[in-house]
Amino acid sequence: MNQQQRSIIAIDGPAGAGKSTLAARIASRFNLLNLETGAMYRAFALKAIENGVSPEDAAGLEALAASSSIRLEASPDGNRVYLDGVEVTSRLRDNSVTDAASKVSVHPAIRKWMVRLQRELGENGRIVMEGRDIGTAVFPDADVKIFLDADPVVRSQRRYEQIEAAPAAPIAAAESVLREMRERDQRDRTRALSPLQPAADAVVIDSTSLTLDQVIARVEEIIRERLGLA
Ligand SMILES: Nc1ncnc2c1ncn2[C@@H]1O[C@H](COP(=O)(O)OP(=O)(O)O)[C@@H](O)[C@H]1O
Ligand SMILES: Nc1ccn([C@@H]2O[C@H](COP(=O)(O)OP(=O)(O)O)[C@@H](O)[C@H]2O)c(=O)n1
Repeated sequence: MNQQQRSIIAIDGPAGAGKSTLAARIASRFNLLNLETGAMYRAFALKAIENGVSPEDAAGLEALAASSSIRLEASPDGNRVYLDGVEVTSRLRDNSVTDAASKVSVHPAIRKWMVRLQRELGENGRIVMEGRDIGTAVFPDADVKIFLDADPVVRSQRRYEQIEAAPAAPIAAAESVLREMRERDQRDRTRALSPLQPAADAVVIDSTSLTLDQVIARVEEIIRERLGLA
């Protein structure tokens, strides 16, 4: 691949489909910058929690956004996330943050602000950007668009196992992981601005019965074809 060429790979899909894992592997394979947009919504949700702003309070959130700075920095073990200059990476997967991120991301003003930030981050780069609306709203002209999906029960089982495997794993019940994931899916799919759906020109991959390695191989092949690699 030409090192100077702008290359944008968009990976979208619902929670637990495998987007982050796929994006990290693709970024490392093709030497691209990996940008996780969910981490940005999570950082803003953390700020709302810390400032006592309800995730339902659209005007309060908009005012908070105006005085917030969110920055992603790539590192070998994933993105480091800075909120107002302070690293908050290790706090972003708390259950309260997960729930609030899903709620704050419904508001159109917050989405417009995030989309602007995400475009600035990726505009001239060689990037993999992963989220819910990258191919439809952030970079509708992305070079490759992947929409990664899977059955909700399988996605929630994957998320449950991921939580269990984490060091200092919080106590989680499989049923509550499934219930919360369904609620977040519903919010993602029914919000007014950029509801979760594949872009018309996205390649949709259902990973329900594919291994991670099969998904990665398929996406590598698509990238090689589209970007002219042998
Ligand atoms: N095709 C797959 N088969 C089995 N497990 C998978 C597959 N894809 C991802 N996983 C696992 O599922 C979990 C959730 O994946 P993740 O990449 O965090 O999803 P997302 O970013 O879409 O929320 C991770 O533990 C990951 O290793
Ligand atoms: N581009 C994006 C990325 C995330 N989000 C929201 O931000 C929340 C956190 O995203 P995430 O990708 O970190 O969540 P998981 O899929 O990893 O559980 C999700 O519940 C989405 O609703 C969004 O609205 N748009």
